[in-house]
Amino acid sequence: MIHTDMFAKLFQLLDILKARTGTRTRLSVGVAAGVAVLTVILRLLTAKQPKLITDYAKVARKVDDNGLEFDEWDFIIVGGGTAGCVLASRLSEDPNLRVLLIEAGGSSKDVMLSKIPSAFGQLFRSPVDYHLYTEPQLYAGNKKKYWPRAKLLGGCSSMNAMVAQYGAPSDFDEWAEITGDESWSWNNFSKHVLHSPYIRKFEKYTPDPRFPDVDPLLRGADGPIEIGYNKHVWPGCKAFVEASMNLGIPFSPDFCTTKGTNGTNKFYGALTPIVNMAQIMTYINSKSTRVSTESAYLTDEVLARPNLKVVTYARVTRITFDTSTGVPRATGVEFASKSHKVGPKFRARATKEVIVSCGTVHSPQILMLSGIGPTAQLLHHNIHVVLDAPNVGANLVDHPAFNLRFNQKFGMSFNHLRPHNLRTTRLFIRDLLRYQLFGTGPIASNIGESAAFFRSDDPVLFSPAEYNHDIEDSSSGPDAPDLEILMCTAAAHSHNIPLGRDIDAYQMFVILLRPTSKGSLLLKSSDPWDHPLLDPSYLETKHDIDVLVRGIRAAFKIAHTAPMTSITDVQSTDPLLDHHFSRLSDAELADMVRDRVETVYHPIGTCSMGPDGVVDSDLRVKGTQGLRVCDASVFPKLVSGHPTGAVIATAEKLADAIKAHYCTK
Ligand SMILES: Cc1cc2nc3c(=O)[nH]c(=O)nc-3n(C[C@H](O)[C@H](O)[C@H](O)COP(=O)(O)OP(=O)(O)OC[C@H]3O[C@@H](n4cnc5c(N)ncnc54)[C@H](O)[C@@H]3O)c2cc1C
Repeated sequence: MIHTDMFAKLFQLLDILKARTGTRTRLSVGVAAGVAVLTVILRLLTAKQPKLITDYAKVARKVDDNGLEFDEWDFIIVGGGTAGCVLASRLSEDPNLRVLLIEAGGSSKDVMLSKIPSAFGQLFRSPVDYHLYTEPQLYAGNKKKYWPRAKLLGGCSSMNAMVAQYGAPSDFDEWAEITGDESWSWNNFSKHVLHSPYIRKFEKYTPDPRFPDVDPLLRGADGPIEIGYNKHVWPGCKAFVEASMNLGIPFSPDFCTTKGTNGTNKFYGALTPIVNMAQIMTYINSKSTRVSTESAYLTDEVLARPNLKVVTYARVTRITFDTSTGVPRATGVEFASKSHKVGPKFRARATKEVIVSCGTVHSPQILMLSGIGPTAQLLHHNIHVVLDAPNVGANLVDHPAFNLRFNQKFGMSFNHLRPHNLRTTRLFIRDLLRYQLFGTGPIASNIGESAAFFRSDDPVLFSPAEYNHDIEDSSSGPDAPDLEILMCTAAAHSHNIPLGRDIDAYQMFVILLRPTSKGSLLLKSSDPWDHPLLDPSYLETKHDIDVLVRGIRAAFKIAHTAPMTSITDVQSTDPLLDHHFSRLSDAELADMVRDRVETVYHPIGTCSMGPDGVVDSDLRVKGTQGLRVCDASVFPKLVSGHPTGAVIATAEKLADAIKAHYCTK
């Protein structure tokens, strides 16, 4: 066995070599490549294993250990995903609260592809993905749609596209109206540090000289989640922002302030001529690696707390209840190793609360498996009914998206990140080196580098003379968008499936931010290892088709407006691409949308807050005691943007409320 000192020395040597590579430009590519590969291998070999528990007997008792004994915790958090890691970290700040976090997957810190911004698509259909499919979508070509969901600490924050934009202020005002609880309004939930700082509380924004128009005072500075700009800028993304502005979409220096989200971002060429940037903010650190809620909130220091235990590779199979008083009270959970479907089960007791944070897909599943759900459905699966909760699994809403693909002129897309010949392999190695040594280059990109948010009734984009039929306004307010176009550095058939080796294309994701179609989630069986049945009912309403068609028209215009005209190969007739879309009627485009619509990965709502919802505005499961849900499933409505920020802020808010309630210090 090699001594760890030896590793340390090798690292020192590599660092010296790396420093030299930085100054001596003629260092041979072969040596540098070797250094990079060796660094990666050694980092993996010597990565400190965090203090995660897989010997479950250390925190719980076997269910069949004859007795009624349990290991006791104040709080058991089920699901160490985006919200779960925040809760575990914040609650265990109080040394008097004993916290157990149980996660079905392992640490994302061991998964190299999770850390690299451009590599998130490589995690799709991998062992760290639940690999879900929807039911056939009746209004979308009757196709099953693939839904990636991460089985990792940090959950989907360890696998997502890292876009740090949180939705429009009026989205949260709408939550406050639905719940009748002003604490969810933008001013109270998200605003400036001096007020109620749940969004600003988690942020650590370091001002970036490339983006002088971002006001750091409007962003959080001391939170655990680093946000900032990727070091790479693809010229097409810069051109996209300029073209959007030329079309009349106003420039916005920062999508995440009280001023709202409408506009296009981030480009300083027109405003500050010295700097040319075209990027959105992401969850990224100074080393160009992903910031997940695991990396930010479950640091070694946090994991060393004696009052926090984190169990991995363990799937919670049900919540246990005491029903003796008439109101079911959550008493703990049962869980099993992910690979031991028929193996031993363990049981842990929660003296204060069980908090379910398994995400939009698995939180309602766990509630139903535990007897909390629509009675008829539970009885159908022979599950003992603890509480009739008809809305568990209802209100499943997702952002549908259409990827519009164009050939680009200069062979400068990210196609080479999937090397398939000598040329692309050479480029790939070059970029691997740039990333490994300097944190720059295409590998440091999150692929969706710039964006435009706008409304489908914007008269500048859609002149009333040309677009003369009204579409229902589903936005959360007059200043909120219902469409987003995310400009991507490479095109795909769908998700991570490439279009074709020799196609050098880019794509614009046209995202319907405020769908009116609503679906549901049902249990497939009483087996916790079975995936539930997912039906987001994509495109059920005419509204959703109409808005997406308008979005496609806008994207097409951007692609054909200067300076995008210097990037888009307008002559292309490749049948795999969409250059012919201008010749299609609205009805033909609608057929295209039905055929090709996909998720942009933002399902919410299956345990929603609100009068008709599953949880109250304190996230307590109605009709129970000691049981809450905290994750994207509690959103009563979709934010008109990207949900991770709202999930993290929701967990921050709940942690504060719980600590105040049980105040033990
Ligand atoms: C590919 C992709 C790209 C995305 N891109 C963006 C983006 O760029 N920006 C953005 O803001 N949002 C993005 N999102 C959405 C965002 O990441 C999610 O909305 C958010 O992370 C959801 O957080 P959550 O806490 O609700 O659930 P999750 O983060 O999914 O956490 C749920 C956790 O529960 C665990 N779990 C489930 N069942 C059990 C069980 N029975 N026992 C124990 N543990 C269990 C899971 O393993 C998981 O770790 C993206 C999502 C995906 C998948």
